[in-house]
Amino acid sequence: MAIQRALISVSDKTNLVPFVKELVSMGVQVISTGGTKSLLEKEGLQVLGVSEVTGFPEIMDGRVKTLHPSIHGGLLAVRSNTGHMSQLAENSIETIDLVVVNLYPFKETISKNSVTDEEAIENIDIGGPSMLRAAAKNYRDVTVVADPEDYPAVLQQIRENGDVSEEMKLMLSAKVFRHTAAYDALIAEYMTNLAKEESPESITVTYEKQQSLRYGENPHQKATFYRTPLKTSGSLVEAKQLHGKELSYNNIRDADAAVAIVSEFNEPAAVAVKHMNPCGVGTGEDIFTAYSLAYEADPTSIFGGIVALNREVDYKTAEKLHEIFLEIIIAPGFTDEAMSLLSQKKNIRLLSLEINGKGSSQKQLTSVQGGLLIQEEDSLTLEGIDVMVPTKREPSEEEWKDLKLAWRVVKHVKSNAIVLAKNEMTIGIGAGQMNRVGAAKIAIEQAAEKGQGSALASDAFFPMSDTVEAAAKAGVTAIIQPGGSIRDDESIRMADEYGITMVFTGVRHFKH
Ligand SMILES: NC(=O)c1ncn([C@@H]2O[C@H](COP(=O)(O)O)[C@@H](O)[C@H]2O)c1NC=O
Repeated sequence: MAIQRALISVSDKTNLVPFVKELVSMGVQVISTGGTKSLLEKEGLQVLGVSEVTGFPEIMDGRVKTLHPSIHGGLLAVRSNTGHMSQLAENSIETIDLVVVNLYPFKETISKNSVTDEEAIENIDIGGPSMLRAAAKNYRDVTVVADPEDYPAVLQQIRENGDVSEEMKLMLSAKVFRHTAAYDALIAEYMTNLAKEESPESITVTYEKQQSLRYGENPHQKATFYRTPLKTSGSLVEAKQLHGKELSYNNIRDADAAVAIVSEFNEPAAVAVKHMNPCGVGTGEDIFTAYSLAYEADPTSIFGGIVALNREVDYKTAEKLHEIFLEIIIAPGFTDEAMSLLSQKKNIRLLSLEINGKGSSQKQLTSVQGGLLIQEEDSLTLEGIDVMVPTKREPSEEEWKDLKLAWRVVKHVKSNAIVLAKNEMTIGIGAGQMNRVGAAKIAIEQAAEKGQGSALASDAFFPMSDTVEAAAKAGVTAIIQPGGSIRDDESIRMADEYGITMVFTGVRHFKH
């Protein structure tokens, strides 16, 4: 059946006027709410006010305008149902064939810095979603458009056939239910936070498509990248790609890990990541020094890695980065000279991202088979905790520097994790081992003779004194670990025996 009557009520008026002009030129009668009607009339279009259809004024600052049987009857009547149609006739209700509605800007409103709860609540659209849902439920008879991007395709079909195909109506209906669900998910989250409920009986999360991916972790796995609808400054999703091929699934995860680690540092820092673990971290007075140390930390593993830096990349640093094959470089910026040098390589991806040094405070979602685990991010830093030194010897100033670097890094290494650091760089990283002393042995072996006088960080306590002993034999002089094992005494005694200083943080940084 041809489209004869359209109800148009939109907050986002992008591209609306030419769309409605063409509808009217094709003989479609337009019904509109206050603001939409004014705009269309200003453009010389003839529009019927919703109040004229309902016989009821728009009241309470627009809280009630389209919530009326004359509207919802016209949307929900099944045209092939004679009962429905005679009830419409009995109540002098006319059918509505096309609904063009977009909603009060709730997301945009809560994204503003100074938003009040009253303002947010006033931007919860009630009438709009009701119309969208009614039309989407009755999609066989009603075309529903919530996204201005769909105006051209809808117009084309009406132009060609007077109506929209059932296939497209179904597609638009599904899109509307996704849209209203996403809209409600944001509102639910906002109200849940307002009510300070930490573990509600159900949750609905919403994400927006960032990009299609060629494949997932492996080429036979399909994958897509979605982002949170709200801005999350300093997060990988905010990065701008300046050069190179599209990011892959593994690139995104590795780059995310690199950004998280480099965000731990306020001083110039560079981080190289392989398979979500850091392989080299360096800090220094300038970004060239920091990167040189991150490189030197493990010149073998960095090859094909992802490097994140927290300062603009200058030409000198770019020259060094350019010497080896890297998948991605992420930095707050690149000088023009650095950019033209690095972009000579076709395959390297260059990303700019303001690293804000604060880390993320988002909830962390991890899927398990048949479920979802939600936790806060591990945003605890050394500045936020009280440490104690149970050994006879206190760390020297130099040792403190190395301990802090090792501790900042170990938090981001897959458990069981051990990190050795010395002179502003990591010198050994043992990741993802099934026993702690095994992780220590890997880190120690990597450090080799550089281990003399180094600091060791452990993501969790030592169940036995064997790690302290292995560290002592490798030349480690300072250790930082959570403490809390029933055998802490043995580790402390072992440390004292070797003249090692040990710091207890009382905080565990498991990363499974
Ligand atoms: N209350 C209602 O009956 C109602 N009907 C439509 N709206 C919304 O009002 C907006 C358009 O208003 P206007 O045409 O006055 O600019 C649209 O975003 C639409 O979703 C309503 N507003 C909110 O609930």
